[in-house]
Amino acid sequence: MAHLRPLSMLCRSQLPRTVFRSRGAIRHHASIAESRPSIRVSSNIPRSANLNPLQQSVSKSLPYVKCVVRARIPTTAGGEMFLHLYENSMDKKEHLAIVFGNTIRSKSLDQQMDSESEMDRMIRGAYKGTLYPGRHTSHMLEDTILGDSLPPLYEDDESAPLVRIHSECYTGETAWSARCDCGEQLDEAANLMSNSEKGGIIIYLRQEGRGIGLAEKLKAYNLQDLGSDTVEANLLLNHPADARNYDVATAMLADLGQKDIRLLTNNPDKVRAIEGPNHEIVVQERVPMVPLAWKTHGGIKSVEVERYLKTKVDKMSHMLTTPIMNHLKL
Ligand SMILES: Nc1nc2c(ncn2[C@@H]2O[C@H](COP(=O)(O)OP(=O)(O)OP(=O)(O)O)[C@@H](O)[C@H]2O)c(=O)[nH]1
Repeated sequence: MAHLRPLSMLCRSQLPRTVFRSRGAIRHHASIAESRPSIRVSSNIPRSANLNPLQQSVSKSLPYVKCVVRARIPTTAGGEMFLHLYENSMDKKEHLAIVFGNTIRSKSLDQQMDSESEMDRMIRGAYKGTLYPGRHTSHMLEDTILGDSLPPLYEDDESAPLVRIHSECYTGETAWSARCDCGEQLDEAANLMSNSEKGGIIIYLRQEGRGIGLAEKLKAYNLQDLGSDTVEANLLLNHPADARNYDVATAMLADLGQKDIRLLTNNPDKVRAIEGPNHEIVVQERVPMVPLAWKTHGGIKSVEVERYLKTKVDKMSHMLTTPIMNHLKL
């Protein structure tokens, strides 16, 4: 099973920029970037009527979010990212922000807490620079000495950072499922952000099964094997086609100091919903996520994943086209 291990990510500084490996495929970063046109968007993208009714009725304000801990994670691909764990006022779930690059910081994490020691701050990740044995202060003075406060050098200062709003998928990310391309999308987002000078953010939402949970998603899989598509299966189980809500993600992005973003997605509902009730976030560009199997010899190939993608296009208005689909008898 070694070739199926999830998440292969690269660090821009430590690995060659042109070639990387992900879920069994060797790909060329430059050519992928070229074949991935960005699309200017506005909030006028039509809603597809798939979202949770709660999400459709636009909320008036964002939920409270707080980053409670942040830690550096060296990745199996040789790079590193900073994992931010959030609590929020909407649910009891531990939503995550996977941050690439060291210039993006959480406002709530950096806040000074009452009677907090410097050691407390470092333990919860509210430090700048790098932790090392014997370090005894978290604050800016030391970072200045270390050069951490120098402005970052960007290749393209105009562009907003890449952002992916990802919903949990145990089957696709951990259990090697070829019913969907969720794991591949997570890897792809991480690869692109690792190779971007500006870094990026994956907001990892604990909304398993488009918000219906793992147990219900597994029932939906059985209904799919009995002939339903992914939308019909949800409806037969008395769930909306998509039960997700993105308010927490919007609030997390705002906490991470973001306003203008480039969003990696094909989902029109996500583009509209992530902007928040008061346009807290502006999606400057939508960057398409084209399945690898449609572009290269790699990627996930199965009848199930093609059906899954076709249903997204046909019934959920996903902005994804391929000549392959027209020829599939699904
Ligand atoms: N209910 C249900 N959920 C599924 C199924 N297959 C995958 N999922 C869930 O769908 C979600 C994946 O959505 P995302 O990766 O955010 O993608 P998306 O909203 O479809 O759009 P993109 O941003 O374009 O990828 C995860 O929560 C998966 O667990 C399925 O057959 N039924």
